[in-house]
Amino acid sequence: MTHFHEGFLYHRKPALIGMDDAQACRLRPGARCASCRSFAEGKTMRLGVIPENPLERLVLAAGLVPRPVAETQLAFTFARAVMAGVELGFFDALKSQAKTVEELARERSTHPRATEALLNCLVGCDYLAYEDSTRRYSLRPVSRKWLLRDSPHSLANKMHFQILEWEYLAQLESFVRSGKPLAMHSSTNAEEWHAYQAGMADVGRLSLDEVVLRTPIPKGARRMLDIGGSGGTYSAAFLRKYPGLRSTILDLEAAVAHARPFVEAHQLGERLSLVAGDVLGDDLGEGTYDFVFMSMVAHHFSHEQNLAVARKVFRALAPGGVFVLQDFERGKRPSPKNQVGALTDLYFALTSQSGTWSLEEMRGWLRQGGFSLRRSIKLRTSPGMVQVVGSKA
Ligand SMILES: C[S@@+](CC[C@H](N)C(=O)[O-])C[C@H]1O[C@@H](n2cnc3c(N)ncnc32)[C@H](O)[C@@H]1O
Repeated sequence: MTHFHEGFLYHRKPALIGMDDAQACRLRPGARCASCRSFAEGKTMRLGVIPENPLERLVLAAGLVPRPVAETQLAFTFARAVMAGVELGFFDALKSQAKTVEELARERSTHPRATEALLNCLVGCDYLAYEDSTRRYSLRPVSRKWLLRDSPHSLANKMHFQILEWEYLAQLESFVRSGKPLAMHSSTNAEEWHAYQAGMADVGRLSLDEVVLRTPIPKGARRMLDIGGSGGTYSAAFLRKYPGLRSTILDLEAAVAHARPFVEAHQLGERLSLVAGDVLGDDLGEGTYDFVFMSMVAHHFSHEQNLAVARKVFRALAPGGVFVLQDFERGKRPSPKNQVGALTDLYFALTSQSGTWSLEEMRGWLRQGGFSLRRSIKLRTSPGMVQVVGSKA
């Protein structure tokens, strides 16, 4: 069984990394699942080999499960098989009807035997189903919901971006030896920028409903600044909820050309604009905005840069204005309780010279920037993600 904590418990067989929407059930931490009688524990999501019954618990506790093989070889093959299924178009090819290996290989111009191995792996991982009598493969709910290009929940662009992220991770040992990160924002080419911005549009949708519901936009706010807002997934959702609001997305010049089609697709006209700039170097003005949002950007900046941004944002806000800084939270100290924070910290250290920050560090920037701190918000639909909120008195 694989647990996703902070209110989530997902069931799955075999006991390896993964999840299945059809079988997912939501539990508060500490609550007991009616079907498997296990407790949801802890505060954050964990991935890994997790026992499903007392015997498995015993075997695992006795150290008899070769966890490093399951959590590396099997896990990375699983991951890459799902990405390949998207990249090669197999999931989309199965959208309307079940198909045989021969039909899929012909349609996607792939090698039949190799295609069969991939499809069978996806059946084993519960992303496809197989019907023996017809020899046909079909979609499981997890693939239909998340991997079809035209699904409203599609992560297909993110899967494509992950092919690049896979290459980034291949540099991990060299990064740890030298301490030299990849600095993706300055070394990325046009094709990579496109994949990055498209991937971000997918990721932004993941917790969108909760973010829109819980983000404390001040009453009557009219002018919003979305720092590093990319294709404007969040801005557009806020604008739909608050008809009097307009938003300016500020993003790097290299990103803007690739983000623009996503911004235009929101069809919000002049209410949603996209400007090229660098929050680290640009002047954000004084008293110009009622609400400033910065999601998933702080992990690209150093402590000093984030503090400078908080000061700039404070100046740019009108009295009563609110700044919401949203990002993954790193635990105060290394702990298995904060696996997501630790994994994302390492990933961003490798790719972007920085990493994730603790809640105290993020709150510290806002406090030092002049803000009155409000209660931070831990997102339930995106474990490990937090909103730090400050208002300008
Ligand atoms: C991880 S993405 C987050 C996108 C979006 N805010 C979200 O939460 O889904 C980070 C974004 O910040 C932008 N960015 C990075 N450094 C920046 C800077 N110095 N000034 C403005 N934007 C920046 C990147 O181009 C990218 O679009």
